[in-house]
Amino acid sequence: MTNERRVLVHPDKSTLAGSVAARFITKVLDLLDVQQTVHVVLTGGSMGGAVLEAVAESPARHSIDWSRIHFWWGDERWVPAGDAERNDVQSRAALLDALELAPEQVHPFPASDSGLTLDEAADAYAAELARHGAAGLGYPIFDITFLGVGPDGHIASLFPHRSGIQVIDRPVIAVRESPKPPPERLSLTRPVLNSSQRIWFVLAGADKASALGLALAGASRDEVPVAGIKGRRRTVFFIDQDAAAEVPEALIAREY
Ligand SMILES: O=C(O)[C@H](O)[C@@H](O)[C@H](O)[C@H](O)COP(=O)(O)O
Repeated sequence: MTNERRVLVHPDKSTLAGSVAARFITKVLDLLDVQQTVHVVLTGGSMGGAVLEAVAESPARHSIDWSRIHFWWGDERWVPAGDAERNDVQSRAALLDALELAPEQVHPFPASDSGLTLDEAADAYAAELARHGAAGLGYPIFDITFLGVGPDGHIASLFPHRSGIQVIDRPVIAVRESPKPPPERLSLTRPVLNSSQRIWFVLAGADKASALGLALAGASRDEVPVAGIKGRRRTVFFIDQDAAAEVPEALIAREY
């Protein structure tokens, strides 16, 4: 198995969502054969939700013992609990509500009406990660980490030319004055994301083509944060044709 980045191109968004959902179900089943618990990091954004909806619609999802899966998020918008802007609310509506999960399996970031300040919320999520931490680490080993990519190359809430992508001394940061609304957010940091066994980027649309092309051509993580993210075993970019416009042809594998 190589740890090279792979780019898998699909004809359109709906084929992309369906294909990633099918791979996710297969991978989770494989993992559950060899380990007791699977930790998954979910993402906000349009394709993150589309993949979860496709999982929900797949009959194959009934073959998974969901009681052995833990769900985390890569970032969260600092808005009240239940707000439709929250990534966890979107993920629950798309899939989690259909799975009858125990509360201990679902690890949302604190909400802005939790009584915590933004900094306290970052610390609280770090403590939650530590409660489930792998030996010697302050966080679990994530088996599959989904990430969307913004048109500026941001991932989670780590934005270009901001300090967040450089932070390596904490697992979680408070983000203020985010270029993408809402301005206040919480985000996992690069070392935590990069400790994931598999990073699965899912992105679609022509507005993502330039950032993706830059990242794969060797731009810096400061310029395009996605360039700084790599899983331990696998890093796959699941993309549509439109997002592939500036990817070097040699890196592309077509899924059709
Ligand atoms: O809170 C958020 O907004 C996200 O977590 C963010 O990192 C998102 O994944 C990308 O911006 C891609 O979003 P789209 O897929 O909607 O373009």
